[in-house]
Amino acid sequence: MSYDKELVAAKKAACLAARLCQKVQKDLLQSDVQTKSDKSPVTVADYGSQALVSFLLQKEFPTEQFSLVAEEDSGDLCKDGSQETLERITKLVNDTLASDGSYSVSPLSTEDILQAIDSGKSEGGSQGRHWVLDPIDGTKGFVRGDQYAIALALLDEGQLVLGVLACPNLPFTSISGGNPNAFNGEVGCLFFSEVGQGTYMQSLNGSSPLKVQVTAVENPEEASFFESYEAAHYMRYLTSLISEKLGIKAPPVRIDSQVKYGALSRGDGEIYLRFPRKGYREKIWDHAAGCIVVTEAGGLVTDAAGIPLDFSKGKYLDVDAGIIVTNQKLMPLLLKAVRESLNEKASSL
Ligand SMILES: Nc1ncnc2c1ncn2[C@@H]1O[C@H](COP(=O)(O)O)[C@@H](OP(=O)(O)O)[C@H]1O
Ligand SMILES: [Mg+2]
Ligand SMILES: [Mg+2]
Ligand SMILES: [Mg+2]
Repeated sequence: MSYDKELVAAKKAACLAARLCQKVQKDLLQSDVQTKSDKSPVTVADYGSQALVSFLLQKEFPTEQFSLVAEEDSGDLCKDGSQETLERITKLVNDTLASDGSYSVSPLSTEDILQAIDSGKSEGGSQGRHWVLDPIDGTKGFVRGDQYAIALALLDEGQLVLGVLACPNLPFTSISGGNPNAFNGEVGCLFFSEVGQGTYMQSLNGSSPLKVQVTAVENPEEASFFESYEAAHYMRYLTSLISEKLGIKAPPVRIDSQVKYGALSRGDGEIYLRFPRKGYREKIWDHAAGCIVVTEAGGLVTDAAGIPLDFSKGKYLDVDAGIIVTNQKLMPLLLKAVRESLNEKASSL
């Protein structure tokens, strides 16, 4: 089955959402950041991006039943004192739609925006089609002025069938050995994949797509690895133990968001380690687009036990201990290092 039409729509929606986010990041003010009840920051751009993507997908596929599993909801925007923020989001979405010009729609109202955001409340699952959206992945990176991604994927009967990752601050050329946040050249990449068709990257400004591949590095001593920028998101002693066991020489490359998956898919590094603290439950929108982008580029994404991620169980991923990503050659060695490190950790407790 072809998902070409869906892919075109997903790319368009992610590009426009990236445009909205870039505008907000440019003139980001402290007052643009709200705190959600789970204490993660949410900016007008998270809501704006979600509203825009949700609205555009519904407009592109008006006759299909629409199901979207997305990170944000309008709860906090409906509280007293949020009217100004809601109006700001509404204007941002309308300005972005108008700047594109290909959608002749009358301006959306604040009600339309709330509705578009809340169309993302689906629970997903193993039947039918579900869009999966993280409107800004890496909100903390976004607020800092660093890396973030707009991550959109499609599940069909529980399988990932397409993924799009817009990475507005990722340099177009390789970041291997450098700091992705301090770069002078062109930035802004769009990764996209359709099941069975490979992964491609183009610039967010619309250059022609290039096919990308994970690296063929077999020797861990020549490998480098990615992990979160935010120390609170993972157990650093565990990732350094794993990399030590593997004999990795290069220091870790710390970047926010699913940009890590994009960078790995084009060969900027070989390994991504994600070991959250105990009790943290991974959500599908934090991995869906990144997972298909890496898999279609020839890589593997599994949990710490080597089992592929299952996106069909609703909005959570039930993973064993952590998520690991690498090329096919390195996976057996990585799994061994992970197993040994987890055993050592368990016996030291
Ligand atoms: N304590 C925690 N442990 C692991 N992940 C966490 C976390 N708190 C938040 N996250 C998730 O980590 C994501 C960012 O990943 P990374 O660490 O790779 O930058 C966040 O996505 P959002 O920014 O979309 O909320 C959020 O879902
Ligand atoms: Mg969040
Ligand atoms: Mg996220
Ligand atoms: Mg997010």
